[in-house]
Amino acid sequence: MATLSSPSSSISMKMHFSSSSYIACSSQASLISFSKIQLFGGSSSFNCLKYQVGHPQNPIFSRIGYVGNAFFTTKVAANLSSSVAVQAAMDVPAKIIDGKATAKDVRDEIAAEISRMKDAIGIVPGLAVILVGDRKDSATYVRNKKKACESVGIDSYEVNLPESATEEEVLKFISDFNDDPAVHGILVQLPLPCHMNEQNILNAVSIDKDVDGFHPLNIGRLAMRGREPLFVSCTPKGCIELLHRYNVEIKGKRAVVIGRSNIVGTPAALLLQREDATVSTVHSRTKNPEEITRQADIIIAAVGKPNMVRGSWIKPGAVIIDVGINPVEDADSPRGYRLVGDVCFDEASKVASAITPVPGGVGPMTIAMLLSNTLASAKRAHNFK
Ligand SMILES: Nc1nc2c(c(=O)[nH]1)N[C@@H](CN(C=O)c1ccc(C(=O)N[C@@H](CCC(=O)O)C(=O)O)cc1)CN2
Repeated sequence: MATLSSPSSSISMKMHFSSSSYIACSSQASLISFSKIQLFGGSSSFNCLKYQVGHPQNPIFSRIGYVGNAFFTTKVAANLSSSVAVQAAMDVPAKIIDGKATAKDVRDEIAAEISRMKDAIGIVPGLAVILVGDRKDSATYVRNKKKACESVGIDSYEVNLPESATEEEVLKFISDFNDDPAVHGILVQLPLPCHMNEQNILNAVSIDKDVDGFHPLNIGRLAMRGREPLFVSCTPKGCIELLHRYNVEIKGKRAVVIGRSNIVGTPAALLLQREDATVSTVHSRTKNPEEITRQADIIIAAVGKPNMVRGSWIKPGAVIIDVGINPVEDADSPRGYRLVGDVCFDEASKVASAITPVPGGVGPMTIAMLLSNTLASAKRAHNFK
């Protein structure tokens, strides 16, 4: 048993720790870093208590408990006496936010809705996909999108153009799909070859069929209060969908988005803001990215740098959505590489309360959201509720 008292409030918790292993916090104690502890106090049980004790000469503000929904904050290092013993043996690993399973649930729901629409009005949603060049990864994503369409009952139309194709050729296909009533969604797989102007091409997609949500009008509306985009880009939408489906409260929380790309970082920050989070964006010119990230209750990492976000960047109990899908060499893997996220999973999962894995996190949700946008587009086009 130990008693911890907060100097800034009348909070005092009697703690019975759930294991027998103790770490003594003497005045010499340097650090108990981000330990997650299960504990029971009085008649209540506490999901977890996680905290960090700095050196007494350099006290650190730390979270001293996750008690129900409340956080109790105190200057732990300055107030723990040498007699306080803390048990930190029972680490609770972060909950895995399973994007693969969630994407399957979403696909099942979409399939049911498509079948309802087909039965009612005889309309099947259609998605056109344009792939230019011969990047292997892009070809795989397009193949997976086609398969996903088949699995839910969306008709897909594919155009494959060689690397040497001209911008005009791509624009002509877009224009034809814009005019085709069987096509409710159009996407141009990115990245495009360097000789093409991505902006010109994305601007040419009709805003009503912009299921990727990359058209500047859709992004502009997303940024405006009181305006609604017709579509939200799939990866950021998938991130928010995961938070919703795992009952992560967003309203009033501090969120940090790492990365500011047009496709993920910027729309993710705008979406979080629309959900009433207080949002900061960390980017390549940010001073002290660790410090800013450490304040976040929710982190969305979308920088494309393997394992950039370390355990020490994360506030205990934070929820992490890792968008990065980075190949790193791995001689033991049949492909010669394996995929890792932007967040160092091993470290982060010891600190966070929930985290998406890579692979199997946000990636599958990107395609599920594309299907969802295509269905929404077809429903809107045919005024089907
Ligand atoms: N027009 C678009 N281009 C691109 C987009 C996009 O949303 N629209 N996003 C990415 C690529 N992408 C979809 O196009 C995509 C990337 C990754 C995954 C995915 O499921 N990844 C798996 C791992 C796959 C593997 O093993 O290789 C995972 O994370 O579990 C889906 C879609 C850029 N271009």
